[in-house]
Amino acid sequence: MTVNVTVTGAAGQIGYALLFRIASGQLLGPDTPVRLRLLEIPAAVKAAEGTAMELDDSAFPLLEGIDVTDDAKRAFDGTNVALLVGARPRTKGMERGDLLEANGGIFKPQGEAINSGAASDVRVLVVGNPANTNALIAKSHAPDVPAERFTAMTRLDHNRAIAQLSKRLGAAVADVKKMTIWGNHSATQYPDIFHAEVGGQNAAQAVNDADWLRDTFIPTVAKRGAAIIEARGASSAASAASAAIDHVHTWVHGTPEGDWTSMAVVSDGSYGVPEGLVSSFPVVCKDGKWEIVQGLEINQFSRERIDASVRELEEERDAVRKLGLV
Ligand SMILES: NC(=O)c1ccc[n+]([C@@H]2O[C@H](COP(=O)([O-])OP(=O)(O)OC[C@H]3O[C@@H](n4cnc5c(N)ncnc54)[C@H](O)[C@@H]3O)[C@@H](O)[C@H]2O)c1
Ligand SMILES: O=C(O)C[C@H](O)C(=O)O
Repeated sequence: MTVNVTVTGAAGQIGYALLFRIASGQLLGPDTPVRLRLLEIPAAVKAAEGTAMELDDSAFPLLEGIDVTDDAKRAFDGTNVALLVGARPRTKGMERGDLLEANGGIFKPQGEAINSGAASDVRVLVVGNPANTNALIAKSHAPDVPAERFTAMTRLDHNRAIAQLSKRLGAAVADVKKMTIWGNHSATQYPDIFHAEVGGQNAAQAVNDADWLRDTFIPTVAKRGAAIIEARGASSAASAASAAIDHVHTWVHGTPEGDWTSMAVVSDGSYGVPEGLVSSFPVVCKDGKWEIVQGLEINQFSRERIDASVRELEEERDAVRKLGLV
């Protein structure tokens, strides 16, 4: 059956890297036809139409149709997979509160449109920053959609952590399993290698270097977004699109046996993360559903870092609460 996939911010740089991969079947698999709904602000609709022309020109066998619109209701009507990429970037002089308010103006109506029109099996991935709190806002305005359908992206951080660890150990990325990103998709995130495995060996033991872990690995992963902006003059786009593909593909098709992934999901209170916050956890996916991996032992080093990132999420939640957005 054809799956309706909505992409917001479709004319942006992530959109440009993402849409062709969705249309080629990499999001949902080689047997699933897709219909794309591209949502943009009025000023960028023409550019999105240009991308739609290019999608046509690619003659993707799985692509059954493309709609371009600036109307959220139309974009989310009957949608099965909603990729919320478009967001208001922080501009000069903007405080964190201003940023949260501006994004509330985007994610509140989009949550409402998902609530009223999306398909009953809708799955939502928020990529647009601040991703966790934008997901919280959208979820808060979709009371009829099960909360577990709202997720935010930390898969890029997860992939970055795997890449850094594999380089350090001279191992193949495919040999790194059970990486975890905890908390917020921000510089406070905590990439945790204490449960990770490399070629079957515990990763923290294989590294055996507390200084590298604390002073190099964690800051490199957590500040990678800023390093990409510094190097490229623009934020990560192709790697972010790739991670979005990975996130949804894993959610729908499952995590491989003996591995897990990282997703920011609505907390059920696991690991002391307050219920209702959208925070990153180790999760396994099976039969189209995710579940937080339970029973991991959290050492003091990890506990402090998880708590710091969760505190930031609480502050963001309190700020959007004050604005009446959740
Ligand atoms: N979670 C992550 O790991 C991660 C990684 C990289 C980037 N990001 C974030 O993803 C977002 C998009 O990045 P980008 O590089 O594609 O930005 P971009 O500026 O190139 O594109 C964003 C697009 O969103 C559109 N847009 C703005 N408001 C909209 C609305 N209300 N409805 C629909 N479209 C709207 C804009 O017109 C623009 O075309 C940013 O917030 C960025 O910070 C997140
Ligand atoms: O857009 C950004 O600020 C950075 C982005 O979230 C990233 O992690 O690359």
